[in-house]
Amino acid sequence: MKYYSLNHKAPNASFKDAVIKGLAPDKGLYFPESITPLDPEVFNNIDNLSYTEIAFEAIKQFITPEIPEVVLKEIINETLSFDFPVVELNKSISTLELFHGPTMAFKDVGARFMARCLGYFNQDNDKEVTVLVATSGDTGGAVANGFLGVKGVNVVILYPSGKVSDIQEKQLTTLGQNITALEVNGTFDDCQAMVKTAFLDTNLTSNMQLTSANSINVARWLPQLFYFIFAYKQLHNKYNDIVFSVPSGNFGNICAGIMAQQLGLPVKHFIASNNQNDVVTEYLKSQLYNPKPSVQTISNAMDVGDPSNFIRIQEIYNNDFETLKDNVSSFSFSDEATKEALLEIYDTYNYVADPHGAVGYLGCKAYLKENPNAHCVFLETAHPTKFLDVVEDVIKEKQPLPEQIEAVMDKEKKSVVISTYNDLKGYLLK
Ligand SMILES: Cc1ncc(COP(=O)(O)O)c(C=O)c1O
Ligand SMILES: N[C@@H](CCOP(=O)(O)O)C(=O)O
Repeated sequence: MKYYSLNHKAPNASFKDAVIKGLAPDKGLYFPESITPLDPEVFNNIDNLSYTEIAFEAIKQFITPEIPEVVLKEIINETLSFDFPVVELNKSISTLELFHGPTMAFKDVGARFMARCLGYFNQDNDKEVTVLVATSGDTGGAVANGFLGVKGVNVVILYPSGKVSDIQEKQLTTLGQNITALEVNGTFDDCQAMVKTAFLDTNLTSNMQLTSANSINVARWLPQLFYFIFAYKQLHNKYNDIVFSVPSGNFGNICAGIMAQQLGLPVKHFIASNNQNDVVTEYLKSQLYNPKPSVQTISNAMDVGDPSNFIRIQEIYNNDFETLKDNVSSFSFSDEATKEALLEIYDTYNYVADPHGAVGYLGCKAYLKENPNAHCVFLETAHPTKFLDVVEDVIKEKQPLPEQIEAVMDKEKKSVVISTYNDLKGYLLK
């Protein structure tokens, strides 16, 4: 499969080049040249397929032959070593739990998949690769965990100081070895802008091989399309008209869901559920796309003011506003409403959600008001104990800590504080 740059000013790239470069030389995101719908039998026969078989069928056109089928199957088997259960709250709303991986956030799948692809491409290469990642909370921990000890790969994580939860910070600052955390005096958008600038800085790129493990990298982004097919497998015998409410920040996850729909997955509609970082909600109302500085919220991993992947969604819909509006709705919710939703979910369904999932739940409720016959699945994108302060404060109940979280609680934070792009550059060239 070839990938083209969405800025259309760079040569097409192979999957390997797209993974190793991360971002195209013209600063555009890579996008697959074609998307071929799967054989309808994959969906008709889904009850008889395992998750790994589904994942292989869904992703192989984007990855093979550069990664041979047999290796791709191994990568998928190793990546998907945990569960993706759907929990039905009532006949209209379910949640898809994406937090059963090692760092208890949905990023684990993409990070583990990409680490293995890069490991495969790097096996005969003696040049080291530096993976740069900007995180608003969860990507950093998942990438740190997924890439820990991978030969020939150094990971540098940029995170906004004071704007991630305590547990998220532990997950991304305590592993050591080939992982370094840079604590940035700024917002997630500042971190993401520094990473993108680094890719264009020839002083850097002539000295080192840089790539990204954010969802701008196709190997991090594409495997996220599995989730939507896994949810369909669990619900299709019971419900028609399945819609997904995706708590959205950088819009990689919802965009992966839309890719699954392009592959033929019967999804009726997507809901981009936002906190107060509402660039896309506003765009769908006004057709004016106005990136703005991110604001800090209790669903911190979605505090993104200029979402990278929205351009991929526009590309899927041929940059046609009306088609986009027909397929995607977007709502934005305050922290107050999010807390009320956390409590409502707990009181009504005895289910403990996290603040991001609660935003997704609110998106379902808003959509169902106008579309009462749909079945809405909101994605539980992280485990509630990653946001212990908020969750315990709202539901007034102590939460037991899962072993993945216990394991990092007492570890010592190690980070390097930086403020400007030059600080980042200095660190990388050191
Ligand atoms: C817990 C959680 N929910 C939602 C999101 C938003 O996902 P995306 O950036 O793919 O829109 C993130 C971060 O990406 C996250 O960590
Ligand atoms: N919410 C993310 C922000 C980065 O998103 P990505 O999917 O592009 O890596 C985070 O938790 O870091």
